Amino acid sequence: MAAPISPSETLVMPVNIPNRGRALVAIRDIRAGEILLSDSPLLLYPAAFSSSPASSFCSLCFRSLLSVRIPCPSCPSSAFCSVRCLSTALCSSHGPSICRALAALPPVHDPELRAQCYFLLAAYALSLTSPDNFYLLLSLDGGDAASAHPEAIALHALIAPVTGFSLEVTTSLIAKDKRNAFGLMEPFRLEDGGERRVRAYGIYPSASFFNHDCLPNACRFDYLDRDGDDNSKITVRAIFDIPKGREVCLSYFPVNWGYKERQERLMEDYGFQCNCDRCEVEKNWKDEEEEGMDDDNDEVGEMEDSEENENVDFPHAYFFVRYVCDQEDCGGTIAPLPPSPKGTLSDVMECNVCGQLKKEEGFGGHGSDSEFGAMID
Ligand SMILES: C[S@@+](CC[C@H](N)C(=O)[O-])C[C@H]1O[C@@H](n2cnc3c(N)ncnc32)[C@H](O)[C@@H]1O
Repeated sequence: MAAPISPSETLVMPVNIPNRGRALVAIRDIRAGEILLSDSPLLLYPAAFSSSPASSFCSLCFRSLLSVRIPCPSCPSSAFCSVRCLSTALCSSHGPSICRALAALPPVHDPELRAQCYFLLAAYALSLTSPDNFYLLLSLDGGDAASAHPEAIALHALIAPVTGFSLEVTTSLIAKDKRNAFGLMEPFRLEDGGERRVRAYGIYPSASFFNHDCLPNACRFDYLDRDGDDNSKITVRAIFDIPKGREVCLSYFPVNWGYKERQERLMEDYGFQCNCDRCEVEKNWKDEEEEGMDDDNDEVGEMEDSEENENVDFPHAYFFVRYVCDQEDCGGTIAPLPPSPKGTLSDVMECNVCGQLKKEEGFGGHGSDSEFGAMID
């Protein structure tokens, strides 16, 4: 019988890997669906889709404001889902100086720039209320942020009168944000054509050590609208069995992106060229083959039918069939629900984008995925 599993255990530990920096590896054999890590944010800030940061979400925990909406007593732009969130916020992320700064923020029309203003204000609030956590934020990977580019200089001019940060600190913070922020998403709605908006961004101190792989062995779930105090926690679960000592990686974007798009994003935003097994195969593909990877997964079907091609041109076909959500326009990754407290594996798969739960025939309890792990490793 499998060992009992405690969901609060952290099943990964940090190590340094040449050319990959800090990474997280499995501290023991991990079963499919196990929670590897549950992490609370160092800070959260709103995605800037409207001019008001908190039009419909709690300004502290980012839960949807439905029946209860408690406005900030001194600024029009923030509201909270409970008295508890309001009082916590007034002593932390929404203290008097932040409240004044939000009210005085000049109109910033570019949504990306506006979100970065919110990030810098959240970082400033952290520096006032929790210097240790601020230093933790500064210790995250930010690449070589030696020279400030025009974007950072413009932001600095806007925010420095409030924060008092030097240009060097502003530049460094922006780089940390770019490389480490997790987008916390609005619920998936098919009527939006599968377009999911980011509601808020969060920096998670432990989860920020996960490196990227284009065929990840774990994926991240967030549940901003769930009840309780820990709705802004993220959890990372194993997609399939992972042997002790193996690096655990997430995909930094939907796994169904094509080779060029992935490489461009990884170079622009994360500063590295990906040489994972999937990229090594796909770099030799012609553009038409790339197009075949689009959402409807036709290519997957064709490749599956061909014994000859299987494991040669498309060794990751199995991943797409088994672990990419088949809901129209979704493209999320699916992982089993966590095992029961007694260690029994779940045969219910959950999508980390649309939230669909699906019973997987024959999924629970088998070990064939570690063979798959060996195939792609
Ligand atoms: C979120 S951080 C991950 C933790 C990071 N390695 C560290 O040392 O803190 C993202 C950064 O890790 C590095 N990284 C992530 N995945 C990588 C990979 N597959 N190969 C090389 N570097 C990677 C890149 O520098 C990237 O900007």
